[in-house]
Amino acid sequence: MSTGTFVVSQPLNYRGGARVEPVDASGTEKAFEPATGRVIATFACSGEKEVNLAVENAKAAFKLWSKKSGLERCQVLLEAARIIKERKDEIATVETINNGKSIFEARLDVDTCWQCLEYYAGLAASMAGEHIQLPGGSFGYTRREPLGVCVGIGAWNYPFQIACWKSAPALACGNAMIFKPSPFTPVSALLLAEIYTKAGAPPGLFNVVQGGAATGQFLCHHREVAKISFTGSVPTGVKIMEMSAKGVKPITLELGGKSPLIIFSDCNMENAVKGAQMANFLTQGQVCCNGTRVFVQKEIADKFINEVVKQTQKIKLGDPLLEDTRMGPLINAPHLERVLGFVKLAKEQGATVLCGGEVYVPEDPKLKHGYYMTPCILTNCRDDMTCVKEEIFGPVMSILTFGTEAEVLERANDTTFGLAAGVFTRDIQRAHRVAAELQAGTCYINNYNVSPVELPFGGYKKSGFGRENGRVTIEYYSQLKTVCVEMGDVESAF
Ligand SMILES: NC(=O)c1ccc[n+]([C@@H]2O[C@H](COP(=O)([O-])OP(=O)(O)OC[C@H]3O[C@@H](n4cnc5c(N)ncnc54)[C@H](O)[C@@H]3O)[C@@H](O)[C@H]2O)c1
Repeated sequence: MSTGTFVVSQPLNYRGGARVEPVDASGTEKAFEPATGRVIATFACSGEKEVNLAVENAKAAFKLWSKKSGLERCQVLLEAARIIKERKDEIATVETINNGKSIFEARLDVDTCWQCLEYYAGLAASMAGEHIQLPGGSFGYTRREPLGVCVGIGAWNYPFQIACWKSAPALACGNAMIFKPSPFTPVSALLLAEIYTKAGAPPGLFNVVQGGAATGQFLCHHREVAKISFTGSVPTGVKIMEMSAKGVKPITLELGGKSPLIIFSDCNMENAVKGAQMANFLTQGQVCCNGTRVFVQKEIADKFINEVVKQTQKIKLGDPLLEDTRMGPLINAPHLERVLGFVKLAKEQGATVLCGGEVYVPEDPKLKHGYYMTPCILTNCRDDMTCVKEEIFGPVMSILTFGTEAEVLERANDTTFGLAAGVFTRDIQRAHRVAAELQAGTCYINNYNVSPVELPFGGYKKSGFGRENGRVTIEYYSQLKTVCVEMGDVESAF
C-alpha cells in the first residue's frame, strides 16, 4: 500500500463479533491521512442507543468469559498475539496512514502490542488469591474477580497500542471491553477487534464504538459500565473523573506531561544526544511522556547543543510509508497550527530557535497538503516561558541550562505534571539519588522513551493515576473478594 491510496469503506463500529453501522448517531466525523490531508473515512458518532447495545453485547460476553479459567483466557490472548505478529506489517501500515508516524516507528509500536498480549496471557493463568488461616480451624480466602464491562477511551497518538494496552489486562482478568478510539484515528482498533474474534474471544468481548466527547459521555455515564480507563489530555481527564465520581466507578487516567530530562556533565555525550532525540521526536513529538524540558549542565551545554542540533537536522522528514523516513506529518491542520503557535510565542518570549519550527512542504506533489513541520530546538529558555510550562505535543525541544543537582531537581519538579523524567550521568549514585527525588511515574536512567511491557507506566500529580503494563495493572482491572469460612458454631453476641 502506498501513501494517498487508502480509503475505508467498511463500518467502523464493532459489536457482537462483527463490524456494524451504529443504530443511532450524534453527528459525523471525518478521519484524515495526515501525510496527504485526504479524507480516508467519514463515520457516524455512536449515539446512546448504540452505546447501550454495545454494553448489552459486552455483558453477554462477560458472562461466558468470566467463567473461563485463567489458562483458557491465556490461550485466546496468545492466539491474538500470534495473529498480531503475523499481520504486523498490515497493522503498522494502517497506523501510519491514519496517524502519520513513520512506518519504522509503527512497526515498533506493534511489537509492544503483541508483547503486551503475551505478557498478560502469562499472568492470566497465574492469577490467584490467598488462603488465610483463622482461629479454631476457620479460614478465609481471597478471590481476584473481574469488574465487568470496562470502557477504554483512547488518544490519537498511539491508536493500536492504547487499544492493546487497555484490553489485554482487562481481558486477562476476565472483563469485557468497549473501546472508543479518538475520532482522529478510528481505523486500527477494528483490526484488533477482528483479531480477538478470530483468536476465539466470544462475540461482544471487545467492542468498538466510534465518536467524540458525546459518545464518550454516554459510555462513562452508563450504569452498567464498571470501570473507565482513559488516555488523553488533563482537561478531559478531569471530566472523566467527574463522571466516574457520580457512578462511583474506578478509573485509570493516563494524561499529559511536560517531563524533564536532566543531562549532567559527566554523561556519555553520544547517548545523551540520542536520548534527547528519543525524548522529543518520536511520533512527531506527539508523545505524552516526552522529555521536552531538557536541562543541560552548564559545562557541557555548548557541546551538547551543537551536537543535538546537528543530529536533529539530519532527521529524514516526509512520506511516512517510506522505509527511510523517520518523521512524518502531525495529526491534523489545527494541531500543526497550535504547535507552530507555541514556537512563535516562544520567540516572542525570548527563546532562540536553533533549528526547525517551520512548516515543511515535501517535494512529492501528493504530500503538499500534509501537516509537516521541521523538528525544532529552542534555547535561551527560562522556566516561566509557555514553551517550558505547557505540553506542546509536537516536535519542539526546549533546552535549559543548570548549575547544581539541587537546583535542577527543584526546577525539574516545579510542574503540575508528573508523567516521566530522565537523567543521563555516569555517576551511579547520583543517577539513583536523582531518580528517587524526581516526582514522576517513570524515571529513565541513561535512556528515554523505551516502554517494556513488563514495567508499569503511569503518572504522578496531574498526569493521572493508575498504571498500564506490568503486573500491578491486574489490580486496576480486578477486584478482591474476601470469603470468610466458619468451621465451628456461631458465637452470637445476643
Ligand atoms: N499518559 C498516557 O499514557 C498518554 C498517552 C497518550 C496520550 N496522552 C495524552 O493525550 C493527549 C492527546 O490526546 P487527545 O488530544 O486525543 O486528548 P483528548 O483529551 O482531547 O481526547 C482523548 C479521548 O477522550 C475523548 N473525549 C473527549 N472529551 C470527552 C468527554 N467529555 N467524555 C468522554 N470522552 C471524551 C476523545 O474523543 C478521545 O477519544 C495529550 O495530552 C497526551 O499527553 C497520554
